[in-house]
Amino acid sequence: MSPPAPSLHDKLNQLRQRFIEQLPVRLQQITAQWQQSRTSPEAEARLAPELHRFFHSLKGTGRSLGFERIAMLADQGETALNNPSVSEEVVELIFTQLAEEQQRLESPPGQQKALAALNSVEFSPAPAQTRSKRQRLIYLCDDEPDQVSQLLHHLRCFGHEVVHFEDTDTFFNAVITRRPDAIIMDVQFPLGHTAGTETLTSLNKLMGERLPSIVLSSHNDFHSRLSAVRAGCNGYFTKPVKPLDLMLAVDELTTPLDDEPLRVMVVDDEPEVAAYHALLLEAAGMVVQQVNHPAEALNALERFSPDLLLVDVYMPVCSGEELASIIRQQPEYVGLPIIYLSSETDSQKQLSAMTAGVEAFITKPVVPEELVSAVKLRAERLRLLRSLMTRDSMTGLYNHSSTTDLISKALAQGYRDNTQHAMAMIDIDHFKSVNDTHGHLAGDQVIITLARLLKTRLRMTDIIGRYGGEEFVILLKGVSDERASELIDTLRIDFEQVEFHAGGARFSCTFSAGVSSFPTQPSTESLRLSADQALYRAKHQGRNQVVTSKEQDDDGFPTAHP
Ligand SMILES: Nc1nc2c(ncn2[C@@H]2O[C@H](COP(=O)(O)OP(=O)(O)OP(=O)(O)O)[C@@H](O)[C@H]2O)c(=O)[nH]1
Repeated sequence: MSPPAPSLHDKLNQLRQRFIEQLPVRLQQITAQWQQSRTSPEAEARLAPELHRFFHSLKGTGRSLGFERIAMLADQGETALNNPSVSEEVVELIFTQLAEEQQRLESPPGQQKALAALNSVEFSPAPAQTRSKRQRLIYLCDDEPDQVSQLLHHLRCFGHEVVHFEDTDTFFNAVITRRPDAIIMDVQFPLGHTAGTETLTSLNKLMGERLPSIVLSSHNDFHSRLSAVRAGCNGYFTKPVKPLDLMLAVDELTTPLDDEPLRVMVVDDEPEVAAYHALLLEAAGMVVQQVNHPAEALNALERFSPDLLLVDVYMPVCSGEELASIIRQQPEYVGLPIIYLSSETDSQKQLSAMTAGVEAFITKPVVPEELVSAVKLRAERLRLLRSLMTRDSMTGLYNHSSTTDLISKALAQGYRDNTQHAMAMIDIDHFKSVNDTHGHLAGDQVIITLARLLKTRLRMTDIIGRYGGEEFVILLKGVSDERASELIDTLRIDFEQVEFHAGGARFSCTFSAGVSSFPTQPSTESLRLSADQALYRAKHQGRNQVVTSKEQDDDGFPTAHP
């Protein structure tokens, strides 16, 4: 069995121990430089910046890692160097005191004390990520068989794992054993006419949280709705329920804003401080890249593509303000949120630093929860803005231009990794007549439903875009065109079984698809053309089918699947 992963507490402790272990060498080096700086006015001028930097960074690291006495002595050292009237003996005394403190920290009681101080920065672990995939675990508790089979069919068609319960007791035990992503609950059972909502109320109390739930009820009156709200329900449907509407509501309830963890780049010339801040952010579920030399920041930005930059203000090669200005000069990073980290408490200086277009200023030593929430708030805002620019507002899929960009990038990567990909172009059949017969709103519902079906059933890594009105483009990564064709065909079969409602009418829709393959088709444009030709063939052959571009028949037309 593999050993348990180290906790935040353990990691921080390792960081602090490394700092204490490295301190004697650092003190030795700086004491030698100090003595050298005493030999002549030239040596003093040459070594002054180095000495300043030592005390400044020792102060910052000491504070961040909770070594208060080290930080205080370093602060005194910095002040002494800035004041010519302070005697050499004072600075030498500070070096001695620093060495004594280092020895004390290395002793067992000192280490124990340091460990105890660490408890103050431990915070509750991030909730376990239960929704790494788009497919959800849904519990449906309903004892009316004719309702249930339709609902089960639609929910499963969208790739969800659905477990059905006929009575509230079995359901109750199942929730405690395995927590679902969403609950669909009938209100009335033989046990009582509000047994469903009562069960939800008890479960929420027991679990200490509101489980995402939707209630199905035969009553549409105010009091029934009020009791559902009081039971903590997120949705309320009156019977008979339209399965598709319920499915969309479940999807809404269980879809997080963004599945990807936030990405943060930390630029700090002090490796221990960068590592400390990285640990705090990683413990909150973010992905962090550390950069210790400002000169490397631009390359790292391009490679890592962060949602936010956390920059130390005082760095030897260039200041945080200078680095922010360099970054802001590049159009692609104009909107990138930057947060300064510094031990500067003077609000006037903070304000002037903010003029470089920086989002916020956090004072070191940071309060862990404050750092995490400041980063989260700003990074999520950028994500939202980015998504408004790259996503289609109706379906949430990538829009035309970002689909093309993402596919081109994936193909470039495909060349480097020598991997194959497949492209599918999907077009809803006779869509004009759906609009003409059932109205534009019903048409929109069909588009949204197909988008949801693609999102829940395909992998997170696949690129899914709405290319035009009722046309979708997908890049299925790392699969052959045969495999892609099989996959799209299962979606086709499920999609034609979805029942739509408009006014009093019920109807269903189909789609046709064309599939092409990379690297047989080497570019985004040739892939698209080839998939488009296959799609044309699918339409020509009678629609509601998937055609690959690989095999050409005698007319030069691609062959239909299967
Ligand atoms: N409701 C709705 N309709 C749209 C949207 N975008 C495009 N359309 C309609 O989609 C229809 C597309 O029709 P056509 O391209 O003629 O093709 P079709 O009727 O789907 O027929 P085939 O593709 O040949 O099976 C047009 O009537 C467009 O107005 C949209 O966002 N919502």
